[in-house]
Amino acid sequence: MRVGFIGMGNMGRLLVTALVRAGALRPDEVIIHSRTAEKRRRVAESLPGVQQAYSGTDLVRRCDAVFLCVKPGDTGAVLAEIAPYITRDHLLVVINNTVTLAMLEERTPARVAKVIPSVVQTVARGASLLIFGERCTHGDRALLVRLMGAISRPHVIAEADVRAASDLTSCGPAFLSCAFQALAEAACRRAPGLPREVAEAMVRETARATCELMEQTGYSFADTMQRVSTPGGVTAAGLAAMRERVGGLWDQVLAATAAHEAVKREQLDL
Ligand SMILES: NC(=O)C1=CN([C@@H]2O[C@H](COP(=O)(O)OP(=O)(O)OC[C@H]3O[C@@H](n4cnc5c(N)ncnc54)[C@H](OP(=O)(O)O)[C@@H]3O)[C@@H](O)[C@H]2O)C=CC1
Ligand SMILES: O=C(O)[C@@H]1CCC=N1
Repeated sequence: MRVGFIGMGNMGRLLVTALVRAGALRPDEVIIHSRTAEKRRRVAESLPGVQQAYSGTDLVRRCDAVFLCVKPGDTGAVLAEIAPYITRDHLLVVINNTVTLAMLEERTPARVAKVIPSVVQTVARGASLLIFGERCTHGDRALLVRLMGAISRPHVIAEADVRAASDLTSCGPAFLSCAFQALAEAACRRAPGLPREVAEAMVRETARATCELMEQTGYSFADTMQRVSTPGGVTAAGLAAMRERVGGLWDQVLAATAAHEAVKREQLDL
């Protein structure tokens, strides 16, 4: 089995590094290509045994499975290069939601799938999303579940649900960081003696411990809010202020990502 990765930017580099470090792929099973030679060279040097391909077509000819780790807008150019060399013996994996499985199935005879990773897989944690096209075999499904299972908790979902689910898992680290940062900043405005980095560390520690508490006890979000809210206490007052805004806020955030994705999909040169 040879697995190729085209695009050694943030996500391509992260996936290759995490999969090899987790032992999910042996270095000699991995072939990488990126537009800028220096980038693929740097990744290959950091992972001895990983091979470089000197073009997309070189990679496709040498691989059984190919991950397209380029931005949606670059997918057209990559496909224009590699599509003539893709056969039904290839598993083609896209890692964004803008490019649909139907687009790939129309343009290639490959078995196609979608894997939505997350930056938290840098530390081999967090959720990933898996979506399988109809041509995928049991072997393809098992392969992707095994690979992503080594560095994340994979969730197999329907393509129609990916945008919203990926707001939770792949945009999620950014959205949560934005909310956490705002919480720490609000505390610093009220407590001038509290250094910003201390406030941010307090939020991080509390977030990590809250998740661990829920994992270990089985508490839901509602249970956790109830446990913290002493009747007549301050948490309930704070939650009442939050509830006025927070539901609508997240609806707006998810509407914004969906609208942006729809525009980008229209603009795809595929
Ligand atoms: N960032 C995140 O947290 C997540 C990102 N994704 C998805 O991952 C994908 C990649 O994102 P990200 O890694 O952040 O983007 P980057 O811009 O960091 O990386 C994209 C890479 O694609 C390479 N590339 C572009 N065109 C070609 C080509 N024709 N041939 C070979 N390589 C090419 C570029 O190569 P070079 O630099 O060598 O010129 C670049 O390094 C996107 O589709 C994104 O939606 C999915 C989940 C989470
Ligand atoms: O911001 C983006 O478009 C990518 C996809 C999900 C996370 N990062």
